[in-house]
Amino acid sequence: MIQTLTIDQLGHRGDGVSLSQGGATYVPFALPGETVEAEPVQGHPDRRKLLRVEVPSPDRVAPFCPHFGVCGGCAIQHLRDEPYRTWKRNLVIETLAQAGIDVPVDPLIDAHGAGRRRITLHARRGTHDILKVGFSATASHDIIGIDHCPILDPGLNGALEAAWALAEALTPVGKPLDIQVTATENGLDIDVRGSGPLPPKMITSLSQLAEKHKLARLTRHSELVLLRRPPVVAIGKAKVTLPPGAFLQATALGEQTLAELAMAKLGRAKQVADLFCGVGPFALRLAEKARVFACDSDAPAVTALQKAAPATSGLKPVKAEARDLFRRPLAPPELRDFDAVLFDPPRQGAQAQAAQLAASRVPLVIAVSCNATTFARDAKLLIDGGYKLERVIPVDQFKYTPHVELVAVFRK
Ligand SMILES: C[S@@+](CC[C@H](N)C(=O)[O-])C[C@H]1O[C@@H](n2cnc3c(N)ncnc32)[C@H](O)[C@@H]1O
Repeated sequence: MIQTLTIDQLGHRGDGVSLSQGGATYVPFALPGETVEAEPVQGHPDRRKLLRVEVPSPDRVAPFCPHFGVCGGCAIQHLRDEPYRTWKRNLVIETLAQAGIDVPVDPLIDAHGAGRRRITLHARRGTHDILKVGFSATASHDIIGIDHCPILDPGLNGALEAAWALAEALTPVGKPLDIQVTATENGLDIDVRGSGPLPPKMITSLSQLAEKHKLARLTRHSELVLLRRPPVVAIGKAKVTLPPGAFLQATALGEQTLAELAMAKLGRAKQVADLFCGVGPFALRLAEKARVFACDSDAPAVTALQKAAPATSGLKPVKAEARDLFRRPLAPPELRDFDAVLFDPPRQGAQAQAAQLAASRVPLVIAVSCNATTFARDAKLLIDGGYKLERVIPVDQFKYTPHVELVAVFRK
């Protein structure tokens, strides 16, 4: 049954929310103030599919991507920039308020820059054996085949063509693939996952494709297929050769913005711990001023950092350790000598490490987070341990999505 709904607010995922039915009804791609026609979605009693915007919002703009609305990569291209920025900042404010945390939240910093430099594409053969390579569809596991994505860094030029060619070669094996592509200084670095064991003939075909598409490197489940040139990224003054599938902040400007904010807050700290350090976007910049101890559970990332630091002139010593900080967080005696600690965990947050920090005497803690909910949980641990949360700065590197990063400053 088609319904007419008025939209009251924008939800946490960028969906329009109508409160007119007694509870919340979610209408993706509708905006506050709009009157829309929508129909039920099978299996989702609180969702509706937008059919027609009867009375549009003055804040509605035309999406710039032809795949928008079908491809699940972006949730919100149809809103003017200013209300978009307010909505995104409010995501942080509301999450902190719900957790009972009262703190000044700065204006949102736009860190989209030249665009995404790292993507994971999915590939599968569907009905009638038709191959699709692209991102997952909105709210489903279907794949939306794409040949162009306007939010990518120019360093990813050729990524989609290469992914289609690799998928074309591999999908006769019959399994869905994840194809992670990273832009590096020496070209595209691609890691393919999901293909299972491959016959030697297939490995030869993949090498030929890597040559043809001038990839820097092609790996399969992190195992080398072909290395043409080392996949190197610049981090501050350092050059880091990425391990296959390594974590990297989504945009170059995002990484630089988060690192510069952290550096500015760290001030004159001389001994700094960088926890959840990855390949070292913070450690390698911090080492220009301070002695750094860095930790991450990803051993190849730690090795990459260990190689890059001494090869960079002018850096103070960086000591790095592969360590699981969920199971074995740094305890107060290990934290004793640091003037400051920075932590930048995955989406699950850093609960165990935050509990140990709360019991420590480290005078300055900088948290970088990609998940406001787990950040709020960890922040409460620090606050209950005597830290004052001074400021939260939201950073938007996943533009057009509901994801938001933040940098937070705690002092004891
Ligand atoms: C959001 S990334 C940040 C990495 C790095 N700071 C950066 O900006 O590129 C989170 C990091 O946490 C690491 N990680 C995930 N689980 C971990 C654990 N249990 N212990 C230590 N590190 C972990 C990942 O390997 C990843 O490098």
